[in-house]
Amino acid sequence: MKLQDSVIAITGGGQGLGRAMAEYLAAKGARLALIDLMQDKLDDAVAACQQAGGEARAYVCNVAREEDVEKTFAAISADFGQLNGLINNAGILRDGLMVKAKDGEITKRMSLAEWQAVIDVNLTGVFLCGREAATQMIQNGDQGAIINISSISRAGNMGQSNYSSAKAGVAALVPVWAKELARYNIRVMGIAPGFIETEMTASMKPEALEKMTAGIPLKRMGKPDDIASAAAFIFENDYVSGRMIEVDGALRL
Ligand SMILES: NC(=O)C1=CN([C@@H]2O[C@H](COP(=O)(O)OP(=O)(O)OC[C@H]3O[C@@H](n4cnc5c(N)ncnc54)[C@H](O)[C@@H]3O)[C@@H](O)[C@H]2O)C=CC1
Ligand SMILES: CC(C)c1ccc(C(=O)O)c(O)c1O
Repeated sequence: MKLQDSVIAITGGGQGLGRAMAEYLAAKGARLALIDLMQDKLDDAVAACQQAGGEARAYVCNVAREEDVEKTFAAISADFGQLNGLINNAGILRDGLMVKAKDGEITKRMSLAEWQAVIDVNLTGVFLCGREAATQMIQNGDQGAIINISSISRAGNMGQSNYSSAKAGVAALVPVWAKELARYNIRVMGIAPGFIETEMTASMKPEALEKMTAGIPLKRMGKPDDIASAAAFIFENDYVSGRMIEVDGALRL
């Protein structure tokens, strides 16, 4: 698939990796539909895509709400007249041990609300956006690709019962959807990033960053463009489908 003039929706496109991928793809001529919770973040991201030479529109939508997602993807299809891609990127963290004890006394437990919030956004949100994107693509007769952003945490990371479960779930959806959607000329891939430089990591103490980086075989954190170039490769290579690409500097949890 050529990126030039392709219409690609990105959830969580207002900041971080979502915005970085949007700017990267905009520079290659893609037309972006950016989905996020806050209008102001989206406005900045749209302006950055335009600055990069591409076209972009903003859609305020909570990916965990079925009605929002249905309306948003119908609007994207109507506004652009086509849909060729989706990056399921929106995600949240609510880390904590499932059960923590000191001297035999339980001191903390992951609440059902912490579990459910992450499952709702990181897993149900991916299902809803994938379903609605595929629906629009099939109805329009558009070929394209869906990319689920997972994480190396999908292998099981301490303190991330909720997050690891959701990220394993979105990775499991990749071969399922690849098999189901191949007949419509829609490919499905996943990317599992390792530690990537974002606003969050930029605010970490240098000692903590050094410790984190020391454990990565390539001895550096990933850059947002390392993820964006993997997404561009997936869109442009018409014979990749049903697989995960690990972009983690060889770090395995
Ligand atoms: N930053 C990293 O090192 C890594 C990130 N990832 C994954 O990459 C993705 C992006 O991560 P970052 O850019 O670091 O996160 P971030 O927190 O900087 O950005 C996430 C974006 O998603 C949006 N969002 C959150 N909940 C939403 C909802 N219900 N509906 C619509 N939008 C919503 C937020 O408003 C935000 O703009 C996430 O799925 C994350 O799990 C995976 C591995 C490593
Ligand atoms: C533990 C993994 C690599 C990780 C680290 C940081 C974030 C983040 O800041 O959003 C993640 O989403 C992760 O999956």
